[in-house]
Amino acid sequence: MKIDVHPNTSLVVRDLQGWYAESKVIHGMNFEVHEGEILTLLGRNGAGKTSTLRAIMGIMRKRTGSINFRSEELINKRIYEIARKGIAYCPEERAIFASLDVRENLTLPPVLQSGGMTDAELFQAFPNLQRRASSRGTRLSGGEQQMLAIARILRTGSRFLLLDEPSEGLAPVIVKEIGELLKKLKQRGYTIILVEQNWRFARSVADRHVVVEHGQVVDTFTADVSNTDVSRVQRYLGV
Ligand SMILES: Nc1ncnc2c1ncn2[C@@H]1O[C@H](COP(=O)(O)OP(=O)(O)OP(=O)(O)O)[C@@H](O)[C@H]1O
Repeated sequence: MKIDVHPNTSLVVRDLQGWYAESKVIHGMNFEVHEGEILTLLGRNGAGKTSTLRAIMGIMRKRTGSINFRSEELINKRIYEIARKGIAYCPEERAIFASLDVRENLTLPPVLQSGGMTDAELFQAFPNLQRRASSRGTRLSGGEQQMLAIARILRTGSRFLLLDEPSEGLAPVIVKEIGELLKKLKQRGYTIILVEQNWRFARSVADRHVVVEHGQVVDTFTADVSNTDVSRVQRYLGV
């Protein structure tokens, strides 16, 4: 099959199928991500958005099809090999270690590529984290935990980020801050796949949106969605 892609394409997903044990949850996903863009995967609960990120990262082991990243096939690669290619995953549950402090949480993952942000740069970008550097994970607010989870992957040098619902459960003012952060990362050349159910937030940051239903892509929108398209998106999301 000839794959016709945008010249600036970073990641191409073709006919991706994925399983948890015997249960198939990804049923032939097709989409691509361009270098330097923010792409959202939108969809209702259980649509298969998180599973798609987990399949790209190699956390979901049983998967078939093609995940081509900068001309390299990842479908048979293991999680540590995929991480070394420069892809990082920030899970919905944030995975902050409760008994470690902010600095320890930040420095736990290894630096995998050159060009990652230094501790000083990170503390400058996230002043809250600097103020709370010695606080344990359990003492952080939801917003601080989310910032820490993102800061932690920026330190590794990865420049292709998979972010699972960073806005979830956070106050609007913090969601706005996260939106500003994502825009800054985009300006610095990062490429981001964002899983979201918060359409307002997704719309404020992303270049394109892919709608997922039953483990498949059912529609795609660009950032300049028309009013008709907005009502279509809202129908998909049931809002
Ligand atoms: N660890 C797992 N084992 C078995 N089935 C799972 C597992 N995680 C998710 N699923 C199932 O896979 C399907 C897709 O779930 P997924 O979490 O990818 O959806 P989602 O679109 O990210 O929704 P949500 O926002 O609710 O997480 C659902 O039917 C879900 O029940």
